[in-house]
Amino acid sequence: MELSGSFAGRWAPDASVFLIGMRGVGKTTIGLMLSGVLSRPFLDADRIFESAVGVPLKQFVDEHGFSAFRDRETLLLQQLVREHARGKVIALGGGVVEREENRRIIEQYAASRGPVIRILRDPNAVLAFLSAPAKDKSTWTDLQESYAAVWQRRIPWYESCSNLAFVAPSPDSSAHPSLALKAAEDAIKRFAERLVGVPSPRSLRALAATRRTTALVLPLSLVDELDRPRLEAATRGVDAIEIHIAQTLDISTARFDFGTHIALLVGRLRTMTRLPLLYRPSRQAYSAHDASTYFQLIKLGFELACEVVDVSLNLQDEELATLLEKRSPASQIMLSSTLDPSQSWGDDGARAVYARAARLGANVIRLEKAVASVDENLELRRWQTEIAASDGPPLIGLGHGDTARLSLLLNSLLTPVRLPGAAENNVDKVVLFTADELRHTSRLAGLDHPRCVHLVGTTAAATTLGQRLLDAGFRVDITQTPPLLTDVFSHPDSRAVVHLALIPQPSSGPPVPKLSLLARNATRHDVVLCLRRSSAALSSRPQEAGVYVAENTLALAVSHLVVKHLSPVNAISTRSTAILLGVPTLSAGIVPELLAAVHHLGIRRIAAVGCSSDALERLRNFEVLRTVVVTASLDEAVPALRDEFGAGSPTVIISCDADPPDLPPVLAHAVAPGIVVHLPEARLPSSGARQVENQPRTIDGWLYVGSVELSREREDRLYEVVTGYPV
Ligand SMILES: Nc1ncnc2c1ncn2[C@@H]1O[C@H](COP(=O)(O)OP(=O)(O)O)[C@@H](O)[C@H]1O
Ligand SMILES: O=C(O)C1=C[C@@H](OP(=O)(O)O)[C@@H](O)[C@H](O)C1
Repeated sequence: MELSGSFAGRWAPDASVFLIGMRGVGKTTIGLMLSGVLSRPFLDADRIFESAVGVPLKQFVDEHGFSAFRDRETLLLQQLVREHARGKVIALGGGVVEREENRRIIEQYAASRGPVIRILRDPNAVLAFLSAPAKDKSTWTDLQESYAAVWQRRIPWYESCSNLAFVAPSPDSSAHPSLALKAAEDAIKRFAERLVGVPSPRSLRALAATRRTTALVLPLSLVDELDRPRLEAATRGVDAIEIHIAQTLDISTARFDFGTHIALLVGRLRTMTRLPLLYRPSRQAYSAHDASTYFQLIKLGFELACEVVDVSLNLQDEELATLLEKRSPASQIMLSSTLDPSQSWGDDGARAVYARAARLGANVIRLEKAVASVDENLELRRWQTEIAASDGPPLIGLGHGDTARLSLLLNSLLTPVRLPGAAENNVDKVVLFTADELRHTSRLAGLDHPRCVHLVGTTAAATTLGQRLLDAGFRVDITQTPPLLTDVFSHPDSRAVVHLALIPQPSSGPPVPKLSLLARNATRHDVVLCLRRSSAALSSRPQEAGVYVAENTLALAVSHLVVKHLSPVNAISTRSTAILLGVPTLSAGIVPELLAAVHHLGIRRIAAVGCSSDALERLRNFEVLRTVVVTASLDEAVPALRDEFGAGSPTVIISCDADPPDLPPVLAHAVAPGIVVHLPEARLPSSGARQVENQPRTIDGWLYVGSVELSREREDRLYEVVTGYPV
C-alpha cells in the first residue's frame, strides 16, 4: 500500500511516516502494525538509540542524566529525518517533543514533507500498563512527574508537530490475549486505507449518485453513552454517521483538552461502527464567536481522517482556502450553508452559493433552507437532477420546517441525504420509515419506488432478513412458495436495484433448474443468495450473468467470527491448525463449506476428529487438507495432533458435537489455544450436547464463541450481502 494520496501535494507517496505520542500509547505497537500494512521497514528511535550507545536506555540515563539523553536524541532525530525520510515507519521517543529544536524539526517535516501521526489512547488503559510491575522498558519513572502532568504539558506540542491523529482503541482488560491488539490492528489498517484513498464502496459520492443516502445525526456528546448494539440498531439501513459537535459537549469532566477529548470520542465511535463519518462542528456554536476553535476543530477532523468534513461557507474565501490546505487525502470536503428565506432551490441566489462552493473545491455541497410546502421538495429534486447530469459536486438539500410528516418523508425520498431530526437529541428516537409509508409517499411524488427485494422461500433466516430489510425501508416481496422465477422477472419492479432470491437449495442432488433460470435472467445489480451450497450453475458463470454468489452464509459467518476475534497478523497463520470436531454428526453438505471457511482464513493444517468414513472420504477429496487425524475421541487424537502439528499459532476449533468447555486439558499441550466456535446448526438433534449460548468467554486461554453469536453473525452476513451495507 502506498501513501499515494497527495495530502494537497505536500508529500511524496513514499514519504516516511513518523509516529509521536505519549509514552505507552502504542507507538511501537501501532508502528509495527503500520509497517505491515504499508509493507515498509519499521524503525524505533529508542531501540536505535540503545544500539548506538550500547546500553539500555534506562542505564544510559542513570549514568549520564536526562540532559545527555536529550542531546543525543536530537542528533538521532536529525539523522532519521535526513537519512530515513523515505519508505519507513518510524516511532520516536515519547519525550522527543520536549526540546524546542526537536519540535521545529518535526513541525517542518509535518508541514511539507510527510505524515506525522500523533497516537492517542485512553489514558486509563495506558496508565494501567505503565503501573504494572516489571514492564518498564525505559526511564519514564525517572521524570518524577505525574504522567497526567507530563501529558498535559505535551499535548499542544504533539498537536503542533503532527498532521494526523490516530486514536488506538484499547480492549477491555477481560479480553482474550489474542484479542488484545486486534481492535487496534483493524483500526490502523482502516486508517491507512483512508489515507491512501482506497475507494470505499460506500463513498458518499457514489451513493448520492445512485440512490437516496441516509445519515444518522449523532451528537458527539452521546458517544460515551452508546454501546455497539444500540448503535447498530440505530444505524440499520444508514449509510453514514454525521457526528455533530455542538458547544454543549460536556468537557467539564474531561481530563484533557477539548481536542483530545473529541478525538478520543471519535476513536471510540470508530470501534463501534465501520460507517463513514461525516464530521461536523456546529457552525453556529463555534464560528460566530470563536473562529479559532472552529478552525482547530476542522483541522482535527482532517487529522482524524474522517471521511467527510463539513466546513461552513460562512467564512471568507481566504479563510476557507487556509483551512482547506490542511485537508488530508482521507477526507472529502462538504461545504455547507443555509439559504436565505427569500431564496428558493435552484434560483439565481442559490445557484451563486452552489457555484462558490464548487469553485472552492467542495466534494459535496449541502444547502439548507426552511421548506414551506411539499412542492419545494420537487424543485430541489429538479435542481439535483440537473446537477447530477453535470460534472458539479453533488448537492445535498435539506429542507426543514414544520411541514408535517408527509413533507419530511417526501424530503427524505427526494434528497440524497436524510438527517433524521429526531436523532439530534436521542438516538433511540431515530425514525426509519416503514415500507408502506415509503411506498405511499413515493407514489404521491411520482418517484421510483425504493429498492425492492424479492424473498423467495420462508426459512427462518428469510423471515428475519425480510423484517430487517423492511425496517430499513426496503420494499420486500415475500413469496411463500417458490414461484416460477419467470414471475419474479415479469414483476413490475423487476428493474429495481436489488432482486434477491433467497432460495433453500438442497445440499445434494443436481442443481435446481430454477437457480439456473435465475442466473440467466439476473441483471448486473442482482444478488443471488442461496442458503445452502452455491449451485454449480451459478458459481460457474458469475461474471457472465452479472451475478455473484454469496458463499454459504454459515461458512461466511464462521470465518467472519474467527477473523473478528483473532487477528490474522497476531494469531491465524499458515502455522495455525483448524480442528473440525465431531464430523460424523455434520450434515455432509456442511463439511466442504467449513473447509472452505478455514481455507479462506489461510489455514492449511486441518484435522478432523471423530470422522465417519463417509465424512472422511469428503475430507480426503479436499485438496488443502494436509493431514487428517481420524480418531474416535479428542483424547485419542491428542498425540497425533502433537506429532503432526506441534504447538504453532492459535488453533481454530469448529465444534459440532463436543461440549466445548469440556475440552480435555491435555489438548492444551498439543496445540496452541485459540478459538472454539460452536456450531449447533450442524449437530444432529439427537446429539444432546449442551449449547454454548452465552457471550464469548475465555477459559484456559481458549475463547469460546457460542451459537447465539454465530447466528447473529450469520444474519449480519446475509443482510450485508443483500444490501451492501457494512454491518
Ligand atoms: N491499542 C492497544 N491496546 C492494548 N494494548 C496496547 C495497545 N497499544 C499498545 N499496547 C500495549 O501497551 C504497551 C506499550 O505499548 P508500546 O507500543 O510499547 O508504546 P510506546 O512505544 O508508545 O511506548 C505494550 O505492552 C503494548 O502491548
Ligand atoms: O516520555 C519520555 O520522556 C520518554 C519516552 C520513552 O519513549 P517511549 O515513548 O517509546 O516509551 C523514551 O524515549 C524515554 O524513556 C523518554
